Amino acid sequence: MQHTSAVGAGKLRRMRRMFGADGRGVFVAIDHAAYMGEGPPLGEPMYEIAAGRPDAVLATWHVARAYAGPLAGSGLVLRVDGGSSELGDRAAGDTNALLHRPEEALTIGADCVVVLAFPGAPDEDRSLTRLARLCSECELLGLPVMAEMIPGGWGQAVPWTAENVARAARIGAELGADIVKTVCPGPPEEFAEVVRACPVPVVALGGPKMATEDDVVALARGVVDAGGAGVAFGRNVWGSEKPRQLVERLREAVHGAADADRPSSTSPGAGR
Ligand SMILES: O=C[C@H](O)COP(=O)(O)O
Repeated sequence: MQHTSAVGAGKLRRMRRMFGADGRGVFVAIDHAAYMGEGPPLGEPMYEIAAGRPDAVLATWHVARAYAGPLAGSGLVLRVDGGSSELGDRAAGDTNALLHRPEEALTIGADCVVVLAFPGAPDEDRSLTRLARLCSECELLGLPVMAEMIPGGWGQAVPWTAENVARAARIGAELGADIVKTVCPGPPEEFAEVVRACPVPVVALGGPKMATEDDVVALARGVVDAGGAGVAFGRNVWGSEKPRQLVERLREAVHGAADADRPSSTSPGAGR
């Protein structure tokens, strides 16, 4: 029998909780309000998202705690960086800090932690160092890390070509990330170059709201067809009038029809 270390087993279990047996995942990002705009409405929309049974959610501390019941059927990727908001000067560069320690993330039941990193930005050393430090701390706890790799920062100081996104993804993996979340550089076929360059699962972020929900689903399908491990969409999901149905459609696009037909196991709990 082959033995795995305890932390190795911990990582494996947590990865499986997020990605399932086919190695793919539908992640819904509901972590915006702490740092980016108004963010997802609280209350009923959260229950709606949960009812769609995303494989995992990206959440802030508040959302993870207040909606622990409804979201218990989905993996939890806790946003652990921040400390700057749109009310301040976000254009100043990387003003993020580490808000929650890995041990604290474990207490709230996180399966993974996520931080942003900006390779190619003038102050890239800050976010890359933060990512690497976090990865080595989490390694000791068996807690996976998701690196959100944004080449050049949100202002695209480095153009988001397939080559640059691929290099950013590779950098995230080299620094120890277990999952990379990054932009889809152009048509979804180009995501294949990113996947080829990156030795860990890569999921595509969604960005601003698209014209139709068919476009959102088509992007998800294109990303997995290109070898991506799935999607981490935020505004396009919680900005939908019917987030539950959209999550179900995304699950079908990412995992196939058999998964989408599975009966819901999510039961409502506390949270507001
Ligand atoms: O975690 C938050 C995301 O980076 C933003 O998600 P979104 O671009 O799909 O709204």
